[in-house]
Amino acid sequence: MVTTNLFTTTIYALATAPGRSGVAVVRISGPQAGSALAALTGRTPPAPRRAVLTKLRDPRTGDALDDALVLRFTAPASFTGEDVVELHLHGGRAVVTGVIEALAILPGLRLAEPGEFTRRAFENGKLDLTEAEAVADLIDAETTAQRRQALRQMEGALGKLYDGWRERLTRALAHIEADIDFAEDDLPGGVADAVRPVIAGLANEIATHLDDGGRGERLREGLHIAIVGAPNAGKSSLLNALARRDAAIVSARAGTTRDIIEVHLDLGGYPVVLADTAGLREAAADEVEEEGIRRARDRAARADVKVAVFDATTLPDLDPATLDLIDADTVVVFNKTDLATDGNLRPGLSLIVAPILAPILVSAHTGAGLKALEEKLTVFSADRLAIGSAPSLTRARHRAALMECRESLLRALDAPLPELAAEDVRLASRALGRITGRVDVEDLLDVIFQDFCIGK
Ligand SMILES: Nc1nc2c(ncn2[C@@H]2O[C@H](COP(=O)(O)OP(=O)(O)OP(=O)(O)O)[C@@H](O)[C@H]2O)c(=O)[nH]1
Ligand SMILES: [K+]
Ligand SMILES: [Mg+2]
Repeated sequence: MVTTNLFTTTIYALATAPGRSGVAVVRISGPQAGSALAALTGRTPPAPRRAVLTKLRDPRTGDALDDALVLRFTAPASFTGEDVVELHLHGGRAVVTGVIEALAILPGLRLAEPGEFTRRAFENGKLDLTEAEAVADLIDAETTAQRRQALRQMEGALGKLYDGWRERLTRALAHIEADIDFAEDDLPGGVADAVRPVIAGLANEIATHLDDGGRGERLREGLHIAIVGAPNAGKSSLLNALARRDAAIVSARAGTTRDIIEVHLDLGGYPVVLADTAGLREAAADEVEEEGIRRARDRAARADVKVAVFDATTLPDLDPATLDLIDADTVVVFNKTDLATDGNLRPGLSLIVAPILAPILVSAHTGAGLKALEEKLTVFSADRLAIGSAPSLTRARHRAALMECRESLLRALDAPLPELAAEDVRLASRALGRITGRVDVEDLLDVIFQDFCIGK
């Protein structure tokens, strides 16, 4: 790990979203940050960590660019661990372009690559990899629950957990190695009794951590909910009503929807990807609808939660293809209650069906029952996404490393010789170290930081 300035280049980028805005922040990081600021202001840089209002000028022409609030941080006390300057500009396009162009001609400065500020923070030991990943998650967070998870990880909860496990393995390894060094001719077979519970205990803890139903990962991606049902049950109407916009085409013709239409919703703080699908029926009108139905079934099979929609006017008949898909992860909806008569609803509901299916009665047209449906879906989401007090696993990358770690630990327990056990514990420790970025991650960094956008 690098602890001092390894980078000779100084990078700069717009750190706020492009386009017109009240304030736009340009961030500069690297050894030339201070002199770049001096070149734009024509004076010595202000004291660190003190915001100063100052005129910025194009160093070539002396043209005024902006009256800006500038802020300077000196290495290592900055986000990247390098000298950093922040220019808080008026967020007009011409102002930002003028400043970026002025920086571009200064020697030793270049535009930052995506994620490069955060990558430098990692390389300079300001963040471990899980914290760097959490910076990206926090920037992408769209709901309260996502924000909470990202903040907790950014504050180091996950990194501390993994580093703590790694420390335990380091101590266990020292123990095994001491046994190897000091044993007389007769080595006891395998891992000594004193170390065995440590390794077995950690393998168990990792198993519990892995066995979380993928909540942390799903919370990052959003819970997948698929709306399924017979043609014309009102699936697209329901999607539009829940999304509060006309995302999907609605028509009286059966077989309108073919492609899957997705909308992103925030249900009580939980992120949800709600998908509208083609109506299920045997006799598709053409091969396009047939493909649509295939996709609908596929999506239903992969969804975390299904909303099964029935047309209440056809009750007590329930579409068998939709009934087939109902399981414990399904919310049942009887739609078009505005059209349904008592004659439809009463026999339909009093059939054994009602207590089992516990249908929610709605009308996509009048909005009746939609609140109850949203509440039910929120409960389903909370049940599948809520995170407990322990930090949760958030990425497939972490999951793969933890599985590898656990396998190595189990092998160590079965190893016939202490030397072999030691090697397995070493492998387990290295797998943990890769998660936080303590060991061999060079090849991983490009992949991880390319998810960031420029200026982050
Ligand atoms: N009165 C009434 N009509 C509805 C309601 N929901 C949907 N409709 C009508 O039912 C017809 C079908 O609605 P869609 O939303 O296209 O149904 P769908 O299930 O998406 O149909 P496909 O995509 O063809 O499978 C349209 O004419 C809608 O206006 C409702 O709650 N009340
Ligand atoms: K339709
Ligand atoms: Mg539709």
